[in-house]
Amino acid sequence: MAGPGLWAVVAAVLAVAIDAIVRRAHGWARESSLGARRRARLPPGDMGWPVVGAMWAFLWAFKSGNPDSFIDSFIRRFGRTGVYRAFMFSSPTILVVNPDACKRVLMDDESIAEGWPRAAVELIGKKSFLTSPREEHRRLRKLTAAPINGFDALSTYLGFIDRTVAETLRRWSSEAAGEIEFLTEMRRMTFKIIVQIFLTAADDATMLALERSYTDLNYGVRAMAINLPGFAFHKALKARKKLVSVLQGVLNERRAAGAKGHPRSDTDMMDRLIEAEDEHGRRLDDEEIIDILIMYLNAGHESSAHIAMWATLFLQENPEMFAKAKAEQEEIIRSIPPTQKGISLRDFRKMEYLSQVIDETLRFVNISFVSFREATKDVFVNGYLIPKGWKVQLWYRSVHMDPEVYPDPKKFNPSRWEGYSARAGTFLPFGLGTRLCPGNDLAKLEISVFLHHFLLGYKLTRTNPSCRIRYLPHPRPVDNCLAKITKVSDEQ
Ligand code: HEM
Repeated sequence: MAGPGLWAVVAAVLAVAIDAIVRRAHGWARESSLGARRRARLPPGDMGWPVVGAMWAFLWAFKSGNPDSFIDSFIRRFGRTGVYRAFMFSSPTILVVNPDACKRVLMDDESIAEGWPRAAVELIGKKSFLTSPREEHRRLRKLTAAPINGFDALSTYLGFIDRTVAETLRRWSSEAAGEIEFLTEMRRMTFKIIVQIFLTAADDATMLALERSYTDLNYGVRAMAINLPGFAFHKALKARKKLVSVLQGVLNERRAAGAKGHPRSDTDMMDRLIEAEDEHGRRLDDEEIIDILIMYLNAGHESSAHIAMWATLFLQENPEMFAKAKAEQEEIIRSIPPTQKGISLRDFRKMEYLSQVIDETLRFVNISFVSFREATKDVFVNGYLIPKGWKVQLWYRSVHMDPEVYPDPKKFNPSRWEGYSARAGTFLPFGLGTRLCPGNDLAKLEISVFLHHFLLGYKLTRTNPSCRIRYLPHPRPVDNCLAKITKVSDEQ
């Protein structure tokens, strides 16, 4: 009679055999239509099991606190080819993980279009930039990016950002505030700024309701599109409904005021979108305007808040960096002529070390760790085929954590940016090409203004300094950085 040991061996062999058969069958089902010649040119990798593909490995890596282990496992198994194939978010997908390959894909608008997963498209909106055709994207981008970027636009917003930051820090450090969730509060602050730019003033209750809905929305954006109670996507769809209804209310008021001939004195982004006409005189409908606003209000506060929080933490945890950054701020304050009122955009451009701290935070934290595209034609990258119709994921995180690009990548080291200008494709916190983040300068300005005030007058004491980090949807301490903000000196 066979003992339990033998049965265990038989079961293990069977499991391995079944696993191999299922993987092969799934690979065949997904790839056979390419034909033998094209299949032979695919990058290394496999389709894994049906339905889940590489999703379990991806989620496991991110949820177990070692996000880099996901792409590392491809490099270990298949070598440093820079591109791999996998099955993710229900689609055959090419993972692009090194600088040259990322640059090649990001600059090729002829063969590569955007290709966000279904969850993101449904939540951010089918009429936002996420799916708009190339020409429409170019037109709407031009219309919406100009008013938030460039010297003149940023100068207009600087005063409001500066006042908001100064007032917020005073409030956080008051006796009454006590301990705060630093990240949650930071999100509220960056949200207030982006709402001001896009919708002018909204009352506090509207703002709070909108911001809360965004938190739920974001959990769904990078999740699987499973619309069942208990799943992130289900909750996120409800949040989107709320956002649509609030924005529709504001839009109705604007249209009604316009119809009565009451033009508004301050033009904001909503007014601009209402007025916009294409070359055939066509205007945007409500759905388009709302989807564009949902996208901008989301993109415009979430990442900036996380980066501002992490930069503050890194500075606070590294006293020598803090001292160096503070000395630079004091020097700049001393150099401001007495006739100048407040700090100017030119002063921010002089903050070299602070800029290095922010760049290193962007590299190290990888708030947008991956971006999504789709091949519209067969295209070759690093000598491998990306077949037409396949999804493409650009792994910005892997580029920033590549030891061949950034020596000792897991060390937070702002000085690595001193006198260094990154080769194209090696620094992608804001992406590259036609989809480059249109809010990059605004984000850096907001973060700089915050750090400027913080360095000059405050300190942060965390309640749980070694709190665990959660990496999805964005890296953050699980306690949302519970902390006390204390005023240590009057700003100069
Ligand atoms: C630290 C802050 C920020 C980071 C790290 C960041 C990162 C990014 C990245 C990586 C992309 C490109 C995604 C791709 O490759 O497809 C992007 C796109 C975008 N970002 Fe940002 N962003 C930040 C702040 C902002 C702000 C403040 C705004 C708005 C004012 C904004 C609005 C957008 C929009 C609308 C897009 C889509 C652009 C398009 O598809 O044409 N972002 N962002």
